[in-house]
Amino acid sequence: MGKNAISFRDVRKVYPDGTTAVDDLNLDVPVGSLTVFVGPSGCGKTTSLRMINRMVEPTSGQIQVNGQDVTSVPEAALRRSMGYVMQASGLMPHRTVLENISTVPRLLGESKRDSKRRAEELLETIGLDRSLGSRYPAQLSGGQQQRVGVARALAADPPILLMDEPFSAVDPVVRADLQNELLDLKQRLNKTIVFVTHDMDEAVLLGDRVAVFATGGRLAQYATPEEVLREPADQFVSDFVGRDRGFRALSFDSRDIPLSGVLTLDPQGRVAELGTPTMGSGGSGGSRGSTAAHQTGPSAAVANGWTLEVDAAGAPVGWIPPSGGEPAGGQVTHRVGGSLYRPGGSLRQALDAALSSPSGLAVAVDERGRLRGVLRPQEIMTAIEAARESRS
Ligand SMILES: Nc1ncnc2c1ncn2[C@@H]1O[C@H](COP(=O)(O)OP(=O)(O)OP(=O)(O)O)[C@@H](O)[C@H]1O
Repeated sequence: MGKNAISFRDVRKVYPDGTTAVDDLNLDVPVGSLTVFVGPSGCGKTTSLRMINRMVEPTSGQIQVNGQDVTSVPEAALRRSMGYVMQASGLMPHRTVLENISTVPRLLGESKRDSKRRAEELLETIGLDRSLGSRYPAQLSGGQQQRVGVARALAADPPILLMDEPFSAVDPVVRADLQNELLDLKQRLNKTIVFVTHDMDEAVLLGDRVAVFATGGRLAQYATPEEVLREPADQFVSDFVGRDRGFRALSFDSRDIPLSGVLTLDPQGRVAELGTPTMGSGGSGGSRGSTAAHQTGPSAAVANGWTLEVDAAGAPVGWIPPSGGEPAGGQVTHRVGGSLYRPGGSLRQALDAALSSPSGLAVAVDERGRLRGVLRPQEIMTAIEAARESRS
């Protein structure tokens, strides 16, 4: 990483009524990182975030963006270089989705046609169908509105994204989806992201680094999520992280665990091995194997003879138990339930998928629900152990 996108130098913010919102903040946000500001309500997270784009001015100290004092950059240029996403999506109710997304590019002089085309592309980038572009915000679900809020923030292609509790108003399932999407986006778009939340699990899942803010606007710890969990800097952090901080390690994301292959049976009755060993974040999860039956490579052995039936699109349908050495000899007896996971998701989701699966294997799918490979619970534990060792 090396360079810093954002630096706080001895920053204080005292509001006119005498409230000290931020107290002597020193912190560097590396270029391309996702840094999470986390802490209980009222400890200065939002104030700190808003000082970056000068929605709030510090009382003293300096904030630098790419090494430049933000007060020396014209406000309009500064804001243009940063997308801003807030808790309520903040969409304009009387403008369509496409118009909302195109607002900033239009203000910057982009033609109507170009900005519309880009807005449509952005809809896809954030996982929404283009057909939603002509709707009004009230015609979208809360989760969809938040996605549009993210698309709007990305519209001018800013190198920095500021996100203030963007997912806190949606239900937990949608929230998990949005979190996965953000991790994907981060990989693809290489932005510097500052993300505010009061949820430690969210901070652990998303953050490359986590800044834990304490009451009175004090920065209590700034470290990787692993370090914060393993060695809380003080009593405040320890209390905030909670007693069950061992379990919080399950909030780490699972994308680096290598997936294994598994025997599949497609609707034409062909048996293949899908998912040659591959890293969780890579491509399409391995090649679709040849159609030769009984192709039992070493990785297929992880399934202990269980075969996964898939539909024509490659989405898992159900498990067929082993039957006398004939991998695909049986019928689906266990339909694949809701407990699948996406490799960008948390270790908790992966572990849940494994423990709830009749074969004992977690089934990993891509964003379209197609099979990418499988994972054993032991591999999840090994990943947690490896993360611990590499950082101790
Ligand atoms: N405009 C304001 N005038 C006076 N005090 C303010 C103002 N905005 C925020 N504060 C106070 O400053 C402190 C920090 O507020 P801030 O919104 O930055 O905290 P936060 O950690 O983001 O909280 P939350 O999670 O509830 O959003 C709080 O005590 C708050 O009441």
